[in-house]
Amino acid sequence: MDKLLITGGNRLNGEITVSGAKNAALPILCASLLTADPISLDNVPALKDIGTTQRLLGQMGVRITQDGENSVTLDARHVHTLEAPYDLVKTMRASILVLGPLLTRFGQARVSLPGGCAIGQRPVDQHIKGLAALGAEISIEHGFVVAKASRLKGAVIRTDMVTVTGTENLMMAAVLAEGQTVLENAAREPEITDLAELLIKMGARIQGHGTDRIVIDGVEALHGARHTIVADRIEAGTFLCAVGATGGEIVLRNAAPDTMGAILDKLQEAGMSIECGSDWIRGSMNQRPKAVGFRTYEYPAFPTDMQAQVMALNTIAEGTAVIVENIFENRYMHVQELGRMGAKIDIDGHTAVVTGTSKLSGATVMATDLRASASLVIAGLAAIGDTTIERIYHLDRGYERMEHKLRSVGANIQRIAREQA
Ligand SMILES: CC(=O)N[C@H]1[C@@H](OP(=O)(O)OP(=O)(O)OC[C@H]2O[C@@H](n3ccc(=O)[nH]c3=O)[C@H](O)[C@@H]2O)O[C@H](CO)[C@@H](O)[C@@H]1O
Ligand SMILES: C=C(OP(=O)(O)O)C(=O)O
Repeated sequence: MDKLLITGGNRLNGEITVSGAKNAALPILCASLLTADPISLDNVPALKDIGTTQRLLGQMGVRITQDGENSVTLDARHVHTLEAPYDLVKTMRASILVLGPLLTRFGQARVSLPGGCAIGQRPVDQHIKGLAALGAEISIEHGFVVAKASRLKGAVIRTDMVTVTGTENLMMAAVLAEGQTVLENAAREPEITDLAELLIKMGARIQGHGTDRIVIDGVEALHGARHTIVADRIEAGTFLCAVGATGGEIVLRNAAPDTMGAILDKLQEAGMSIECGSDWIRGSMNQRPKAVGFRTYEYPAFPTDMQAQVMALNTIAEGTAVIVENIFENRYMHVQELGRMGAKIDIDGHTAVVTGTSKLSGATVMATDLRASASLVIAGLAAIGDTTIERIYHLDRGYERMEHKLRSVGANIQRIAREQA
């Protein structure tokens, strides 16, 4: 397994281009199943999860052409397999997103219950409840969600909690249903808006995306479209945390600062000076960070996917920060590893109390999930001495060439490939 070797202490200075958002690209790739016409996508991040999704779709019969490093065309004219097997689905939560499209276009689907980051139980009961409300016959059999329907019928669906992929799955199912579907208590994440924008280009009739009430009027068929994936707000936030921890100044290009309000507010509170244009962000840090507490909630509040990275920043801050993780019950796996580097963090249930220390010291640590890995990178960049991060395959699920991007702004970071490791 690859490792990352970081020698901490370098200030970061320079420019980084932000990639397309993983969490927008994954549902959008699955949306290609909704039409027999080609869907062309630009700004698709080169990530392990994207490769896994493409393999999954390819196995179903979707023809995929790589048009460039970050551009791809998907043609789902000849889909022959309406199943998502365990071996592909086990590593990736987002694979559940083939369920809605397969069911609504082909009338059946068999999808293994998904895996993904081990950050909590992550059931898919709301996806199932919503599809059942649209008229699907749906059951769990031998670890698979098995669904059948003739044509889905529009309904009012109110999910018990706000769910991102749940909203996406139901929105995709509803676009080809007969009549009107209203999704109440819908998630408002920018990645949902991006998916809705693609679906509208394909001929879907959707209103209210970006709010908690999405209204979808079903159509008979969708057609091809071209779409550019929105910038990854979590990747951008991660790089800003890195410069917050090391000091220096970076400019992020191809960013979407309008999707990052809560993240940028917190970093400013931590002492970072931030300037933004429509698609760029300049972040500079010339002081020790100040401790910043926060609570994770659904968008537009502070995202759970940035919790670990801002916690890493807090470990070297002046003062004490109280963090509350409200979305996932087991998303503090990085705490123990940060502790190996000298961080002082106490956990009580959903609450973490971080007491800043003036210096972390490099250590060998283990990445346990995607954003936990990112937090260890940030800590390693700020620490004294060498840090080795093991099991970075988690990082590769969600960050495109992270070590190259960080090296380009002055970080001392290198990948030790499996054969050398
Ligand atoms: C691929 C993708 O976009 N992943 C993101 C998505 O995950 P994901 O869509 O899996 O997260 P959800 O928004 O669905 O989960 C929110 C909460 O609802 C619970 N829940 C969800 C669905 C359900 O049927 N039943 C249920 O109980 C979950 O366990 C969790 O506690 O949103 C999360 C919350 O912003 C992010 O951390 C993930 O990066
Ligand atoms: C938790 C995440 O991903 P996933 O939902 O794909 O596991 C994430 O992107 O931080």
